[in-house]
Amino acid sequence: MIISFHYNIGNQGIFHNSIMFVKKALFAVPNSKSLPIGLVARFSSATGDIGVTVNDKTGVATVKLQRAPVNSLNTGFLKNIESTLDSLEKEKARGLILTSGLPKIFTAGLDILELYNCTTESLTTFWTQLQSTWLKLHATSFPSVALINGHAPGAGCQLAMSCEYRIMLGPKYTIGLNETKMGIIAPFWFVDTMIDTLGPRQAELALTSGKLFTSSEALKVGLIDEEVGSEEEGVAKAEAFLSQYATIPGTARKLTKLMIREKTISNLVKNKDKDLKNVIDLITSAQVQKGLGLYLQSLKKK
Ligand SMILES: CCCCC/C=C\C/C=C\CC/C=C/CC(=O)SCCNC(=O)CCNC(=O)[C@H](O)C(C)(C)COP(=O)(O)OP(=O)(O)OC[C@H]1O[C@@H](n2cnc3c(N)ncnc32)[C@H](O)[C@@H]1OP(=O)(O)O
Repeated sequence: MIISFHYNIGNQGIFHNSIMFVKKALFAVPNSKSLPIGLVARFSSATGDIGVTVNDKTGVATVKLQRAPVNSLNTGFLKNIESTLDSLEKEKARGLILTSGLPKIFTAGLDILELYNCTTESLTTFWTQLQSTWLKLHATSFPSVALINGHAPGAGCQLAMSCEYRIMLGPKYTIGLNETKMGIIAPFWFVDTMIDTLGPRQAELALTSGKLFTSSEALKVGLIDEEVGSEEEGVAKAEAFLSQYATIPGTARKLTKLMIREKTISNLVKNKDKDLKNVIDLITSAQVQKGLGLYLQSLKKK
């Protein structure tokens, strides 16, 4: 039995409400004992750009990014992702599957419209939100899987690398930090995350060339953990990965994860202002603005 309804993700507890709703629904249905175990409740954000499905049996939340046309990350969308993560923490989710509800695109990375023709003020708001959302995702208490069911350039790759396990749908899509191709530089915490994922040698090769890897190339260098042929297979693999944690004490798991990620996390926490200054200096320069304008035009001309 699947129960679907819309709900505003905000400060209210989505799990509590889902479970209350599911319980009410159960009691409303005659012969409820014969219902299959593992009810599923669905929610979407107020703006509809994020869909959340919670499996009531496993406690695993599937978060679908669905900001058409390409899931580009602007301030509002990043804020909604952060609120969703906050709700999942509050309600003690047992796992996260981060994926896309759009065809062909996991996320197109940062919304270039937030960088092009921006003011120092708007860029500050945007970048501060990006830092904050990333820190939440990188340090979740619950285990996380990115189910990369479409292209994942730039910050799309960064979001995926921050999950603990990456499963990518092959063979058509690409993933990578492509900043140098656009004439810009990946921020140090993107670089740190890529080094953590690939090791320094492969990270240097990937970052300097702005390489976008196919799924099979990504598998070879360790940018993804598994390549699948269908979304169904991806979901099954993601659930299997998360299910191994059902018997591992949560605090031990979380502290171990944080110990391993601590250096990268604290590098950003300690240097947030410096990072912001770097971004403002680079992005507002006339040369980079010109490059971003041409890049946007090339995307629109296609
Ligand atoms: C000295 C020390 C210095 C230290 C340096 C410090 C700081 C560095 C500062 C800043 C770092 C900035 C980091 C950026 C990371 C990023 O994420 S940059 C973005 C990377 N993403 C991309 O390059 C993706 C570009 N898009 C595509 O390749 C394709 O669109 C796609 C995703 C593969 C999808 O292709 P498809 O054919 O399906 O769709 P379209 O191309 O037709 O696109 C549809 C529509 O969407 C628009 N669009 C696409 N991507 C973006 C985007 N990222 N932002 C905004 N808009 C986007 C596209 O223009 C189309 O628009 P329409 O024509 O108006 O419909």
